[in-house]
Amino acid sequence: MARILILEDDTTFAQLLEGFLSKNMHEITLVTSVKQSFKLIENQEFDLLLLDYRLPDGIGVEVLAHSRNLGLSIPVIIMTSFNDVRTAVKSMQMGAFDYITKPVNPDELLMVIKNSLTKKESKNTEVKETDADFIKGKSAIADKLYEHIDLVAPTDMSVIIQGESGTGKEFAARTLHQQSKRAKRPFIAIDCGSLSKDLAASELFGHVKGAFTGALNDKKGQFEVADGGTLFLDEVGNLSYEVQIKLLRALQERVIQPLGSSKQIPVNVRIITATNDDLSNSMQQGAFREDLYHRLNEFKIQLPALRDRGGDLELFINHFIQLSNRDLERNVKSISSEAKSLLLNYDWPGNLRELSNVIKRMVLLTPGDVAQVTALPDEMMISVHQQIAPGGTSDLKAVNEQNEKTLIAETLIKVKHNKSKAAKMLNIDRKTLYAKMERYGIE
Ligand SMILES: Nc1ncnc2c1ncn2[C@@H]1O[C@H](COP(=O)(O)OP(=O)(O)OP(=O)(O)O)[C@@H](O)[C@H]1O
Repeated sequence: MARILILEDDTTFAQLLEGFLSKNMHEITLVTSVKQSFKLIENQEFDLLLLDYRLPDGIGVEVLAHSRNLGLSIPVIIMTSFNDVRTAVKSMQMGAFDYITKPVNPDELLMVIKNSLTKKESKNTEVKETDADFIKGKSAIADKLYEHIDLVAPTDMSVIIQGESGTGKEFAARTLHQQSKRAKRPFIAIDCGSLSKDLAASELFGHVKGAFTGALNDKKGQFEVADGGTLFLDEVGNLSYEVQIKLLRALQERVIQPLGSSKQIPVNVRIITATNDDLSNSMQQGAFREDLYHRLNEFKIQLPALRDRGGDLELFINHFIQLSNRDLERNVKSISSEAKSLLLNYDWPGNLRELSNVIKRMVLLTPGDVAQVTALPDEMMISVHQQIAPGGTSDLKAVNEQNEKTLIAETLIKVKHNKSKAAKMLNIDRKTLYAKMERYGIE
């Protein structure tokens, strides 16, 4: 059982969620505004925040940011319409655990909740390396990537891994560790995006009892825990200036000093960092220290976006189908050509993470052995058609049909699939709407 705060302004949907999750033994608190959520997380304890993305008085991500400022590391799941996926992807950079697209599929929701609660338990502890869930890809760009990884892994150089959200930066960091001389020592991953300023220093360097309000016991810092091994700092650009100074000192002098202590503890740690944005820009703007940047950037690895990986996309699709079949006890053997074309033409702003989520959902919604396009989010189709349409063809009829299809699909989403409302908005009668939906294969 988990204590879950749900922030959702659509009260009917919120009550549905509440009923469903209560039945699954969770304790639910419902709120409809960002302001109310602020108050609640300041005064009550929750195990999970389930936040709608768009709200009348703000966006769910503000609650995520507020929880981090309060020093809380509760997992956060953002609920979003597919049109907002790009923005939801950004919320992952701010420390959201995951996002789920509406309309929410109940089994998918339970799966994401379960994952986020178990991840919380194992957060920042030594990660068990399991290779079976990962593949490398066979494109030229993947070959180059692994050539670089193989080259730098055995050295003790500090590495910056740069890449869009969800491109597999943590996996790359773990591979570097596994191929290094430190492989038998700990690999510790720290998500700097989810740590407040105060927490970050104590998490990295530890503290002694009484060092600050709330420091009830001595706590070992992760530098000490990772001694002899590798420390992976994800979203390193989020560290405050003061913590950056402490980090630089730890790297230069190879000693750390827990908060509130005068003791110097020697440490031997290899640092791998990851960032979504170009740290050299943050450096030029003064948000990231130049000396630290150069100390961290002894070698840079650029992770390619999924859309740039050519034939790897298909390999990853098949790989994630196999994993989802195993995890969800399904038996999907192939995908219809329409579904495949959609998967191959979409631009995947959330990269491997988004692909893995979309495939998991597709497999979940496929009881038989062939996955159909109906198991993919409607909005993915809209997004692909919007990409392809401009300037793609000079066939006026095809363009008109495409526009009509997109408009119908978008309107249906807007009115939550209420056909009467959609027909009214489109200024056609219901019968015509049904006929067009059938013609265009819109569910
Ligand atoms: N080579 C791979 N093979 C299979 N799955 C992968 C691979 N690399 C990453 N993934 C999957 O993609 C998802 C995102 O990976 P990861 O967390 O490493 O990305 P990231 O770039 O660190 O993300 P973020 O920028 O949000 O921190 C995870 O679910 C991971 O399991």
